[in-house]
Amino acid sequence: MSRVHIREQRRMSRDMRKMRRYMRKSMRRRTREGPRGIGAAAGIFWTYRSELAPVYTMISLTFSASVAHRMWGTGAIIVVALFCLVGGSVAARRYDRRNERGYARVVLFLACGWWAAGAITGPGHPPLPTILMLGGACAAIPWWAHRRRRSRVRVERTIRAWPVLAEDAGLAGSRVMSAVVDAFGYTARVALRRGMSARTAIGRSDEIASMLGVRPNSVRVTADPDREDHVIVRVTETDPLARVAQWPGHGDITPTITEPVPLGVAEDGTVVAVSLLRRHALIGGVVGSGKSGLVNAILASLVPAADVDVWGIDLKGGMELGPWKKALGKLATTPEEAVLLLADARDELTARARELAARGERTWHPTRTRQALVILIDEFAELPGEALDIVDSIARLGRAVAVTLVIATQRPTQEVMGNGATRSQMDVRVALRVRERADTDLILGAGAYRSGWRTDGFSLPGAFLLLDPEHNTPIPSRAYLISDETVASIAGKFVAPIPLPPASDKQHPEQSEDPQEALWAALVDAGPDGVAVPDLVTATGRSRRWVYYALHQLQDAGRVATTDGRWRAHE
Ligand SMILES: Nc1ncnc2c1ncn2[C@@H]1O[C@H](COP(=O)(O)OP(=O)(O)OP(=O)(O)O)[C@@H](O)[C@H]1O
Repeated sequence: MSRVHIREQRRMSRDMRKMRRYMRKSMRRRTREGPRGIGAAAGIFWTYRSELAPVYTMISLTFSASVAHRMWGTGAIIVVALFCLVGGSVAARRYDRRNERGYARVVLFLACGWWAAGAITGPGHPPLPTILMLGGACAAIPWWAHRRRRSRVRVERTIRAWPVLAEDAGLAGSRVMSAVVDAFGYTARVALRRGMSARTAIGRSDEIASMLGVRPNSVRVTADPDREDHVIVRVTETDPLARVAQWPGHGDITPTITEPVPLGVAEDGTVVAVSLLRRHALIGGVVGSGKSGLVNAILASLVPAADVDVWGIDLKGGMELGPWKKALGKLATTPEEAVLLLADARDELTARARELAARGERTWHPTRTRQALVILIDEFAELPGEALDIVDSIARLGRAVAVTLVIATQRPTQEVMGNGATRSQMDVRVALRVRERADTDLILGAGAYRSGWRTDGFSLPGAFLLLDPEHNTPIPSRAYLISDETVASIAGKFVAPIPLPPASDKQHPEQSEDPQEALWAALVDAGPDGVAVPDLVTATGRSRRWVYYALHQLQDAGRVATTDGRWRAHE
């Protein structure tokens, strides 16, 4: 939890304590001799203290200036005013937003100035009363209009009314323990009546939304991992996911499979990222829910990573993965090609397992020369039966050798997933919009819907819930949207390297179409003097970037060396 949240939570808890104390006192006062009218008026002044704060400030300034005018000399007044100015200005640092800090400091400066003038000349001395009224009104407008303040006040009142309202939602006896307000809504920890289970409260989220008078589907209730009689209630007042999350690009980060892949933005504004190294992923959602968009977000991060080779199966005839073709190690667009690709993946897996055994190692650690392999399968349901057995064995054995499956499908039923253990091997689950409640359980696992993992209410494409070892609470998020131009630009920039020629191959083919072979031949022909990159560009017919990429691959494999900008093949 951020420092801002902690501070906000402390402030809310403090206000709630004060409110309870005040209510107890006022109850006691009412039951004793105190006149009812005064108690009621005090209650109103307390309830609307936030809205009336500018008025209270003006009254306190006038009163304290009048007392100081009678009791203190000019020197003491100026010292006190300066002291308040400096102290208040330091205290204003606690506001995390620049405009809030600025507002607090301007108001403080004006208030201290007015107070010092009022204390020296007397607060009733013209034109001080007029200045106070006009200045107070101007300073009050931003205060009254401030969205975060209004939202905090609304939450406080909701919390105060909770014990009464909760009865209508079938949660009688529950109370709010703490609440945190953020830019999009608030999160409250609610203690349930003894004997009531978290599951009962989770099932009442629609009733709570009705009780609070908020939008449908804007209340999410989840279990508190520490206590069965507590739940976390999240109320989203403005939907942060309504805006399309544009893909932010790679920034300064060098993509690698060893780091989590950013998928999109969560409702609290944080980036949602998922680790795909040694983990298989299942993405599910109805037609148009944004499965392919999510696959694009994954590809945009994996394709530029030097330590991973990405293969794709797109049984929509290449409609979705076609634009990535150049950047993919292999792409299958028909059921027959898919079976061949999966068979190659299984051979690769077996070869890696043998290599690990020969080295006496248990885990494949991806590098530029020993890459991880990620196989993306869009429209998994279209795979032919013979492919399912191979998928099953890759799902079971792929982790240790860094061969990962990312599967996208509409409904991952047992029939679609085959009779093997493929679904149970999926460590990362991403649920997009589903039509029926039971489909959430199909994607995320049995019991997910009853535990608050609900995506049947999602209406926007790309909205998802992520369940993996690092994400165990249902936080609605929206996938990054990647434009076709961005896909084309990434795929064009990070062309998949052509497999290296075997180590023994030193023959210069007479007429080679293969640029990798032409590169190797040019390096071998150059002998010990080596060859410059422009000559290699001519020999291969490829770009300078491609030549450098291929040369660095060969260098990593110990097959070439460079001196003074000239490259030569090792004997
Ligand atoms: N993250 C997103 N943000 C905004 N719009 C999106 C997002 N993802 C997808 N969309 C939009 O939703 C539409 C459908 O998306 P997409 O093709 O990814 O869905 P799908 O689940 O793969 O559908 P199908 O099952 O037909 O393949 C697209 O036109 C796209 O513009």
